[in-house]
Amino acid sequence: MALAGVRVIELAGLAPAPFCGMILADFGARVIRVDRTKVAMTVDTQARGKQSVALNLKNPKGVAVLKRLCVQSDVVLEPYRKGVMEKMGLGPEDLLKENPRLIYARLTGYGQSGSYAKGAGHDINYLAMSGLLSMLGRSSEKPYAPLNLVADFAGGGLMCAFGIVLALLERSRSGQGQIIDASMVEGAAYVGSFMWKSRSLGLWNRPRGENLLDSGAPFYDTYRTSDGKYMAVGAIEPQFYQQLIQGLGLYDADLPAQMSVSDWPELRQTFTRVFASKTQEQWSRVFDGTDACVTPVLSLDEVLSHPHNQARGSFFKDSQGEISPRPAPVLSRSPAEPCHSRDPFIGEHTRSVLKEYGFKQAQIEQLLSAGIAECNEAKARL
Ligand SMILES: C[C@H](CCC[C@@H](C)[C@H]1CC[C@H]2[C@@H]3[C@H](O)C[C@@H]4C[C@H](O)CC[C@]4(C)[C@H]3C[C@H](O)[C@]12C)C(=O)SCCNC(=O)CCNC(=O)[C@H](O)C(C)(C)COP(=O)(O)OP(=O)(O)OC[C@H]1O[C@@H](n2cnc3c(N)ncnc32)[C@H](O)[C@@H]1OP(=O)(O)O
Repeated sequence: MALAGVRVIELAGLAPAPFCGMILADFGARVIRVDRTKVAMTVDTQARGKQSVALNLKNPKGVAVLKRLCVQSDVVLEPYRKGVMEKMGLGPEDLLKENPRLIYARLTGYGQSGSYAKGAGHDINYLAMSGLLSMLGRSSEKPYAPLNLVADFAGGGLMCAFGIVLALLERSRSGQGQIIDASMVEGAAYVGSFMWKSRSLGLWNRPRGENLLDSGAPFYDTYRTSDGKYMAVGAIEPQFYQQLIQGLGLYDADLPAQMSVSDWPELRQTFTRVFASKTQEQWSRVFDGTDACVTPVLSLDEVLSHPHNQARGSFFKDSQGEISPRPAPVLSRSPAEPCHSRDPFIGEHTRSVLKEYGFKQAQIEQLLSAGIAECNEAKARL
């Protein structure tokens, strides 16, 4: 796999850093997540392919252990508020001094500088600060965050993984590590570059929810079918729009022009009425194989069995029967091979990892009996 041989220490976080670590693990990196001790259950649902070491970082000896892990690794990924790592003596200066090849990834909401740097926040706040949230939502409604996808995952976890891969690539030439300041505000904004750079086309001149791609246009929206499901319509170009009209059994001559914005409400009403006359499956049969750009809106459970997804193996079931998306993109020679077994228990690999990183058996037992480290191998065997 592409990242085989890369060792990553991921400090346990909420959602974006775990996703970043999972991407790296899916593509072959060895990812060791450092968890807290005395925690019954992990909230990391993005732990595929990772190992877990439990350390008490409130104890200087726990910090020393972590330092030793970082110094012998390629990447450290930290999801804390600005200053937390420095307070523990694990800031980039300390770690890079001992391991100049280390890539030190800091995944935060607001970045390492600026007046918000130390503030708490979540996806919705970062999205708001990126400018993008102001554009999301239906006409005459308040801004609406699309789950926590944009800042946490696209602008956060994914962008940070991209930064790590870039830094690894650069290190292969320079031999040097570096610090990655991954701000979710900036990552989200960067993902949304199109919104800024397409303003010159007049794409966003109208209020929120009344433009071509923000559910303003009737040919770029979702429609309810007679069985309570939905179809997604993205028939922008005239030649594709014609196929939409044809599939719906409508006639161009009876309809207003596609780009007549003032007629969009009327056109939407017509589409709404027609889509409500058949089931999702019936509409899929009408539009499959055409260029009308009409697809069923599938649920998370339905994606696995859709023939197209099935043919590509786009989703898979792990050993627990849980459905997940296959890692993307697909590399022809060294594709990702996602781990199919269950996620690690907290501290499941403490002993084995510490041993591998050069700790003597007696040292490990001491750390465990003092509660500085915690091992849950037994739980894993049950
Ligand atoms: C919208 C998303 C988040 C969605 C996540 C949800 C899925 C989950 C969020 C809450 C969960 C629920 C909750 O936990 C309650 C239940 C728990 C139960 O077990 C399960 C069910 C729950 C209902 C549970 C269910 C779900 O899991 C949840 C609903 C996001 O937007 S995520 C993005 C958040 N932002 C960032 O990541 C940006 C960077 N980080 C930060 O800004 C801050 O870390 C943050 C997130 C604001 C948190 O601030 P906080 O004050 O809590 O921490 P920090 O200042 O960063 O400091 C960390 C301190 O922890 C110490 N520490 C770290 N590791 C260890 C260790 N191994 N041992 C000891 N101590 C450790 C560290 O030293 C710091 O200590 P100090 O504060 O003393 O310096």
